[in-house]
Amino acid sequence: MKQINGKVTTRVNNVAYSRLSTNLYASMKEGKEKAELLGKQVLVSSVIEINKTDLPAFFSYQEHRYRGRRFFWSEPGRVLSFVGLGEVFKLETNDKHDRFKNVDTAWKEMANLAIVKDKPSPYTGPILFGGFSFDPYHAQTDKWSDFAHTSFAVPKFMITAHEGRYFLTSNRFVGPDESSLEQDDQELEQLIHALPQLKEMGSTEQAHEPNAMIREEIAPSDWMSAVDAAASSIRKGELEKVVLARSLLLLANDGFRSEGVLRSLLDEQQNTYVFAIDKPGSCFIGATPEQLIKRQGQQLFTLSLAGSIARGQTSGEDAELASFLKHDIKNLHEHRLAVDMIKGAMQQLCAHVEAPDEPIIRKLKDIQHLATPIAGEVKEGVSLLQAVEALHPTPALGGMPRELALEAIRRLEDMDRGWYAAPIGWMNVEQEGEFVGAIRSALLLDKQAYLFAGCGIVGDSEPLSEYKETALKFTPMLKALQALEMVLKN
Ligand SMILES: C=C(O[C@@H]1C=C(C(=O)O)C=C[C@H]1O)C(=O)O
Repeated sequence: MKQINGKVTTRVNNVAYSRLSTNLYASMKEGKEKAELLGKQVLVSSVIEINKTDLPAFFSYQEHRYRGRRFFWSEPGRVLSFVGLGEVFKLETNDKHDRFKNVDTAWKEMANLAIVKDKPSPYTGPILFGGFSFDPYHAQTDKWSDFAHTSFAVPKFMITAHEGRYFLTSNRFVGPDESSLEQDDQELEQLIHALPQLKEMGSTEQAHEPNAMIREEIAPSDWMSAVDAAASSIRKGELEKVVLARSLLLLANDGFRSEGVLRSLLDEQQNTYVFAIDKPGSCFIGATPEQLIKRQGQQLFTLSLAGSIARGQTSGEDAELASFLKHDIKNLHEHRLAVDMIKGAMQQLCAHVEAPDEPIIRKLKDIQHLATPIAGEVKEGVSLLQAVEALHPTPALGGMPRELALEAIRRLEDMDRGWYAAPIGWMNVEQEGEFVGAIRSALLLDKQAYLFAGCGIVGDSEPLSEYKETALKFTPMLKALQALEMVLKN
């Protein structure tokens, strides 16, 4: 019986491989003609539907081969997920000027020429995935050296999981002088045959072997002094709000394993975007609730998130905390600053903007926030990356006014945020896509993990309670890295 099943699976895989490679070959032939005509490279792509597969295990598939060229993305509720392996195209620069516009122009040009066969959904075919650093004017430190200020890529292979269906996209670049168009692709064939076995390979993956040490990057008293300085400058009227962050360094005996961390975040942090951006020597990973902007058709969606409190131990206590948050003047003020700025930016980008008058409560596993969803119909000619540029950083992650807050962060924070709190996301050839602010995140460098957390400072912020709030915001990543117990013991 087992053998018959094996044969059936092999036959199904052979059929899948042959359909995908035939389509890819046809796209490549068409791409070569187009490339010859235009004198430039053309992106070609082919897609098939596949059986359900294990996404974190796919992320780890042939790690030695794809390490440093992988991404993972999963929306809240897990309705849409992407996992990409390899790179057929890369956009990477430390150029500070027009960084959003340059990516926008390059991707539009590439997407317009792309040839995609049998595209069953807008979430398949070539997808550009990546992001920007938080502040390109901040000097880069060693730990972030893998992450350029702008870095995007189109993967060679990508699985899309959307509403319970799974698709495999295979992308290639074809130039005018492409000499041989190989129809046989061993890498693709191997991958298709490996898909059904992926679950067993990955399911025992742990985040890392327990036993780790923790170190605060900035002494608590220094961080609290910075909060104090920020609050007093706000009271003097120099600015309205600034988000100050700090970082924790975890040192483990064995290397941190991104697949295990992803599994844990996917299980535990339902209401968040789970992401991983893998580079040769490091992996930036997290579970963020912070939607920056989504474009679907002509609609733009964003969520203003600012104002935080813990979850309760019981449902009664949880509701009491939520009710406190909804009426707390300091938190409402922090939230209002973010909503006003985001609404203003959305009104520039959209024809009609809708937002409720009162915030709702967004409950996450370990924390709850004040949240205001804002949506609008995008004006003709406005792109997703123009919206990212207009919004980043919002007062929820930077402050208000923006430039003064950025200066205060550079002066007071004493760390390199790198890609923490920065815009990361994806775009398809239809120019739809989504960007989030990469908070609740960690940078994994083999046996080291740098975790980041920040909070909005206003005039009446108290340093100790802000310190505790950042501690709460470290919780999801500490759990995923199996280090929470250790921190609590400290
Ligand atoms: C900056 C962070 O979170 C942001 C700050 C919040 C606040 O100050 O209340 C709430 C949600 C996020 O917008 C973080 O988690 O690192």
